[in-house]
Amino acid sequence: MVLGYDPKSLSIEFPLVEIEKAFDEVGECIFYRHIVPRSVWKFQEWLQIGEEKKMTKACKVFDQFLYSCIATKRQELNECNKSSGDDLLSAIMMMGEEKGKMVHDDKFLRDAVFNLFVAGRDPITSALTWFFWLVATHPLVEAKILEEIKKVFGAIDGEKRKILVKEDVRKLVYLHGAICESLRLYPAVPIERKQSLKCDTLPSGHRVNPNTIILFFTYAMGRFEEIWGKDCLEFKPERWISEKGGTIRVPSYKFFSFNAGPRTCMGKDLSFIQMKMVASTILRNYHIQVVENHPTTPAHSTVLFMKHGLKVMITKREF
Ligand code: HEM
Repeated sequence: MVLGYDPKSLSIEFPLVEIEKAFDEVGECIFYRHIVPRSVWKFQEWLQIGEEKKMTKACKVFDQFLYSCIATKRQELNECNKSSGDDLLSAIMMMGEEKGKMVHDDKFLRDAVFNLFVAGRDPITSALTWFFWLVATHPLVEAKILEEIKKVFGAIDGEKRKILVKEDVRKLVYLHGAICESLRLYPAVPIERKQSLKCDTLPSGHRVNPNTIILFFTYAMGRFEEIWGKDCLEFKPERWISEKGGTIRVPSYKFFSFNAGPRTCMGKDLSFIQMKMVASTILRNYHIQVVENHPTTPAHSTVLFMKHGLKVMITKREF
């Protein structure tokens, strides 16, 4: 989606993809920087030891990969009369085009693509993992999702469409509720960090000094009884559905999983479309059963991964 490049990481042999590994290592190092004093990681960075050595190496691998993708894409776009690809890199390159010339330099494109990679890859992975786990462990929810999917797929006149498209998934109100509910309990970004540039007063009345780091816990906010009611710990997609059967719009300062205000996630709508397409296609075709006694604890990370992944058995469903 970002680069128009498939690393084949989902091949049946689950190959170790070097750039995926490098990207994971960058994530680990960023988390490390949040838990040790700044002076410690800065010193390690200077000496090039420990996590910081890993960070430098991983960034190099990742940069080499990104620059080679940019070069290939540039060539493709020049050769194909500027109409190649519906990926985000092509879109950014074309946006920066003036009088037939691409104006964005490689460094700009590298930064833009890196940003989209950081923002877009892991949150979707995390969100879908917790979602499938919750659905697999709540058979009533699974049954309701299937009923809805059946209705929507059934309505596609005689067409044997295998994957629901953007317009179809908008009709999946219950699935939308289940995904919101899953993101409320397991927000992909469990901790948010902000830092004040100058003296300020928060809406709560607290004064903050310049350079104060403020951390807030979306994971906890999604589970506050004062905000979500007595059943705050239950997985209830119905919470998001109005009496008339439509989606209840919840203010983003309450449902904080995509951040709120000027720095709201730019991929929010895209994420819902993507997650609903993936979820409806998989659930329509397969029944998912979590492997017995498989531990499902969150990992210590900037993104809420499952520490041991999610081990499941899948069986083909006859629809
Ligand atoms: C379930 C999926 C996703 C979740 C839960 C999510 C959540 C978030 C959150 C919480 C932030 C704010 C981070 C911060 O300021 O500390 C954010 C920012 C952002 N997200 Fe997402 N995200 C998701 C998917 C995506 C996707 C697929 C894209 C694009 C391909 C994307 C693009 C962005 C961008 C560009 C920002 C930075 C916005 C800014 O700072 O102005 N996100 N996201």
